[in-house]
Amino acid sequence: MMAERNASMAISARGLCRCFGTRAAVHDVNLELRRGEVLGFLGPNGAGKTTIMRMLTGNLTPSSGTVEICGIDLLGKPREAKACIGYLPEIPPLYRELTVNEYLRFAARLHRVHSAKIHSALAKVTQRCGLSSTGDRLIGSLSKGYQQRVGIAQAIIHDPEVIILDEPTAGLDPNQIREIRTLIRDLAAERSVILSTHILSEVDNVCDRVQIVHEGRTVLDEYMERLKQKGTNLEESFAHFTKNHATS
Ligand SMILES: Nc1ncnc2c1ncn2[C@@H]1O[C@H](COP(=O)(O)OP(=O)(O)OP(=O)(O)O)[C@@H](O)[C@H]1O
Repeated sequence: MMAERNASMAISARGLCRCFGTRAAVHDVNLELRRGEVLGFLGPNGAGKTTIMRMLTGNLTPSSGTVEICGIDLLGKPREAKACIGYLPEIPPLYRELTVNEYLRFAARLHRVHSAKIHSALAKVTQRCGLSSTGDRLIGSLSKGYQQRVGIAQAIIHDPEVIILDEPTAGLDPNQIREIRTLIRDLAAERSVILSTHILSEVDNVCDRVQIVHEGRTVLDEYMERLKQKGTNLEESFAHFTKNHATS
């Protein structure tokens, strides 16, 4: 019964803790992402969002706690679990001296896309991310908005069911933000998404549910619909739940 319930979850993380030295950066966090859902993941700087996302994507081992991706135990079967997840870190892992296509072919191999399928995977993501005419450009010569598209393309090249985007619109101009937001909304139509952002209107526009962390703990986990029904303003909730903000 339990396994069945978890398989219906894109992500199910329980009791996540992470210490750095003697300091607990993340303390007993639960996170559930239902299939098809878009979760806005918020918190002040230093709250622990990136640390949690790194644990959810298998890039950082939890001090304790469990993570299941589409019902697969991430620590027990990392290869299978990671095949279901795509991750855009806060600083996209781009190689500026490669062309877009070279880099995405490399990313496909890292994600263990079968060599016979790399060509079609590349065609699909470049089309999806609006990169069809920039395949031969050096990544270093692209605008920040286009570099972010490449970052998103590498996160979905293996066609994962779940994607985690860490501040995908940070540092972009308003037009680029709109374009990336449209892309995220398109992706969200067919995948489960965690979107970390400091832009609250982005959460209002794109997300089904919001989870706020503060000082390594969850302080709010609620459906956007419920917040709207209650007439709750997200900005005020954020301020209320993250009072006494004092992190390094
Ligand atoms: N590798 C590390 N070694 C020591 N401390 C760390 C390490 N990584 C993160 N921390 C600490 O853990 C806490 C949480 O950091 P984290 O980067 O997860 O926060 P965040 O919510 O993602 O912040 P931001 O919004 O600024 O990205 C911070 O106090 C940070 O200094």
